[in-house]
Formats: sequence, structure tokens, C-alpha cells
Amino acid sequence: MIESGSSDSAASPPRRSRLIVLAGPTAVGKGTVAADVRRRHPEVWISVSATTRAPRPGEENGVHYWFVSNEEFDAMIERGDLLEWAVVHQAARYGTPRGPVDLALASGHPAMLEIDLQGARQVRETMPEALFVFLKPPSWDELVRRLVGRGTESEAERERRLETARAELAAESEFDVTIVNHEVHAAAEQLVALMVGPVSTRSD
Ligand SMILES: Nc1ncnc2c1ncn2[C@@H]1O[C@H](COP(=O)(O)OP(=O)(O)OP(=O)(O)O)[C@@H](O)[C@H]1O
Ligand SMILES: Nc1nc2c(ncn2[C@@H]2O[C@H](COP(=O)(O)O)[C@@H](O)[C@H]2O)c(=O)[nH]1
Repeated sequence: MIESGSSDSAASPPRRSRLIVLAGPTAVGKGTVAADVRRRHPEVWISVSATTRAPRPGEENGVHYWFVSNEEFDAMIERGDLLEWAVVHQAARYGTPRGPVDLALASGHPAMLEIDLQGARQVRETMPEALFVFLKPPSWDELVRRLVGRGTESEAERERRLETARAELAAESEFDVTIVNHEVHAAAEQLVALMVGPVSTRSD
């Protein structure tokens, strides 16, 4: 289900943009929906973030994240390589490499960042033309079920993430559009519908 957020009236269709910033609470399904977009819409470029957290089983460097040391992350900040960055869930640092985003946009591709609320707020400051999309769970209980079901965090880490999730859910009205993630493919298609297609390179 798609709902217009604060900047679009319920009567008008949501604005579209070549740059989509997708955020939402832990385990709502951001990564799963982004993977569905990647599979079915290769024309959409999806940013690969840098993080200081350790890889989960099955995660690949350069595919899911760029897994870097604290020192490497410091150097990226120092050089101005990051479009935004934040400490997420009081645990690790995550950031969006700036160069690839600029390249994707310059080449006319629709582009998507999947980042947390703090990062979305930073991008809002520097790239207000982006469309900010909030992915929302069908209910709090379903969010908890998804987090527990994923089975990738300890009990303590799950508690930390749910604490952040409460604050993130309260920030929904800051976003342009809300998509409720009832079903992955439907949510992915709603997201893609908000993107402006690739710029045609044909001369006719
Ligand atoms: N629509 C859905 N229905 C049922 N399960 C879902 C749905 N979307 C995602 N999931 C499941 O929920 C769990 C969390 O999804 P995912 O890891 O994509 O969340 P996330 O928002 O990227 O989390 P985080 O912010 O913690 O990285 C996964 O096990 C995924 O398979
Ligand atoms: N501010 C940013 N947040 C990011 C970025 N990449 C991912 N994230 C967010 O981190 C959490 C946790 O992710 P996980 O993979 O450890 O479960 C999640 O909310 C992501 O959206 C980024 O580049 N900047």
C-alpha cells in the first residue's frame, strides 16, 4: 500500500525523482525490497554503502556493503568521500560513497540509497531534489517477527535495534511518501513507480 507523505496531498500523485532515498526501521524489509528491485530492474542503480560492521554469513564485500576498518572509515570521512554517514543502532558506522552516486546520476540512471533516518536527514540538506520514501511495517508485531525471524542479531542487539525503530517510526511524517511493506514484490514495484526512467541517449 502506498500512502502520500507530508509533501504530497492525498489528491495528487506523489512526485517522482531520479534519486530515491529509502529508509525505515530495522527489519522492515529495506534490503529485501532493494534486492527485488536489483533483480527485476537492472536499470536502477543501487548504492553500496561502506560500513564498519562485520559481514553476516553470505554477505559479500562490494555487493552488500564495502566492509572497512575504523581507520579506513575515518580516512573516507577525512577525504570527503562520503555523501552522508552515521553511527547506526549505537553499534557501527555506515556511509554512502559520494563518487558512485554522482556518476550514476550524471549518466542518467535512476538511483537509490538505502540508508537510516540520520543519513536521510543529511541527504535532505544536500540533495533536496531527491524523493524520500519511508518503508513501513504492516504492524509493530510483524516488525518484531521479521527481526527475530531473520536470526542475525543477538537478543541485546535486537533490543537496541527495536529502540531505534520506535524513534524511526515516529519520523514517518518527514518523508515524501510511505510504502507499507505487506509483500516484497508489490513494495518494490511501488518504489520503482516513483522513479524517473533512464535518460534516453537516442538522438531521434
Ligand atoms: N514483505 C515481507 N513479508 C514477510 N517477510 C519479509 C518481508 N520483507 C522482508 N521480510 C523479511 O524480513 C526480514 C528483514 O528484512 P531485511 O533484512 O530486508 O530488513 P532491513 O529493513 O533491510 O533491515 P535492517 O535495517 O536491519 O538491515 C528478512 O528475514 C526478510 O526476508
Ligand atoms: N546512514 C546510513 N545508514 C545506512 C547506510 N547503509 C545502511 N544503512 C542503514 O544501517 C542500518 C543497519 O543495517 P544492517 O545491514 O546492519 O542491518 C539499516 O537501517 C540501513 O538502512 C548508509 O550508507 N548510511
